[in-house]
Amino acid sequence: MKKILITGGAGFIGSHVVRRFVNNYPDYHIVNLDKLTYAGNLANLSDIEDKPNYSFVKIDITDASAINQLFGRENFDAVIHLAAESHVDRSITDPTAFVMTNVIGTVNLLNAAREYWKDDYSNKRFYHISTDEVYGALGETGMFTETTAYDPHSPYSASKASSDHFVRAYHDTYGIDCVISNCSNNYGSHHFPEKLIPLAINNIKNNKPVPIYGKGENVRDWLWVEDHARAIDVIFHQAKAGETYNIGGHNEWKNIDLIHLLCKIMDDKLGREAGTSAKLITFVTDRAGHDLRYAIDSTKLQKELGWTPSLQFEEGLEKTVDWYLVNEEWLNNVTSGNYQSYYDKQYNGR
Ligand SMILES: Cc1cn([C@H]2C[C@H](O)[C@@H](COP(=O)(O)OP(=O)(O)O[C@H]3O[C@H](C)C(=O)[C@H](O)[C@H]3O)O2)c(=O)[nH]c1=O
Repeated sequence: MKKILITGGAGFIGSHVVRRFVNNYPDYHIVNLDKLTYAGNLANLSDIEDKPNYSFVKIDITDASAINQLFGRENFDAVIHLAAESHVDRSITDPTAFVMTNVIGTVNLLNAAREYWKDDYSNKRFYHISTDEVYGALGETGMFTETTAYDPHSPYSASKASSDHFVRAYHDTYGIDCVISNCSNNYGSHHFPEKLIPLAINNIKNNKPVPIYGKGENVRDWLWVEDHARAIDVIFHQAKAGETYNIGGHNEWKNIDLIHLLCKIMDDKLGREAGTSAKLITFVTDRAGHDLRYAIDSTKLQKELGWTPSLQFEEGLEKTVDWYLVNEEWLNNVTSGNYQSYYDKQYNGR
C-alpha cells in the first residue's frame, strides 16, 4: 500500500484532491495534513472521513519539528503539497504570513523529504501545486507557457514563485523526484467565500453589495476544481521527475462579464426578476498591483499526458451555484466562523 501525504487537504482544492485519491485509489493510504486555518474545513471531507484509507493530522507546516516527527512516524511514499495561504488581498495586508507558510512551510517539507527519503529518492515523489500568478501579468494578448520567465507581483505570487524555486533547487541539488504544476483560477464547491465567485454567490443570496475591484476589466482563466484535481492525478502518476505542467481552462472572462453571468444564474435560481441581482454590483477601489490578465497554455499537459478540461463554464457555474444554494448550512457555518466547532466535535481527543 502506498502512503501519500496530502498537505492542505481540508482547503478548497486540497479537499477535492483528497476525495479523488481516497475514492479512486483504495490501495493508497491518504494522510491529510492541515492546520485548519479559517479556510480549512473538515466538513469539506465529511463524505470520506470514515474511509479506512484516510486519516487526518492537524499540523502547521511552519512547525519543522512536527513535520519531522510525522515523517519519522509514517513512511511516506509521496507528498502532494497544497497547503498554502492563497488569498492575494490578505497577502497585501500581511505578507509575512505568506512567507512563513508558503516559503518556510514548503522548505520544511522539502527538508523532511530530503532527510527521511535519503536512502533512495528514486521511488518517492514530491509534487508541488502552484499557481499561474508566478508568471506575472499579461496584456491583452499572449499566454503563459512552462518556459515563461517568473515575474510575480503580489506578495502571494512572490511567495509561490519562491516555493517553486526551492522545489526545483531540491530536485537539482539533492536529486529528489520533484514535479510542479501551475494552475489558473479554480471554481466549484467548497470554495471559501472570500474569493470572487463564492463571495459573489453569498452576497447576492443575502442581498449584499457585490464588490468589483476597479472597473472589472481584469481577466482570469477559470477552471472547474474537479478538472484541476483530475489533472493533479494524471501529473502525479505520469509526469517525469523534474517536470512542470501548466493547467488551465482556456476559459478567459473579464470579471464584470463573469459577474453579470452569475447574476443572471442567481436571478433564475432564486426566482428573482431579471436584472435584480445585477443591481448589487458595486465598483470599489482597485486591488493594489492588480494583475490585468492571466491566460495559461496547457498544451503540454494535453499533448503529453492527454488531459483536457471536461466541463463547459456556464454549466460549471450553474452547478456551483446549485451547490451553494443546497449547502446553506456549510455556507452559514463558514461565514459565521462556526466551522471550527466541527473540528472540535469530530477530532478532539482522537
Ligand atoms: C475577492 C474579489 C476579487 N475581485 C477580482 C480580483 C481578481 O481580478 C478576480 C479574482 O479574484 P480572487 O481573489 O478570487 O482570485 P485571484 O486573485 O485571481 O487569485 C486566485 O487564483 C489564483 C490562480 C491563485 O493562485 C490564488 O490563490 C487564487 O486566490 O476578481 C473583485 O473584483 N472583487 C472581489 O471581491
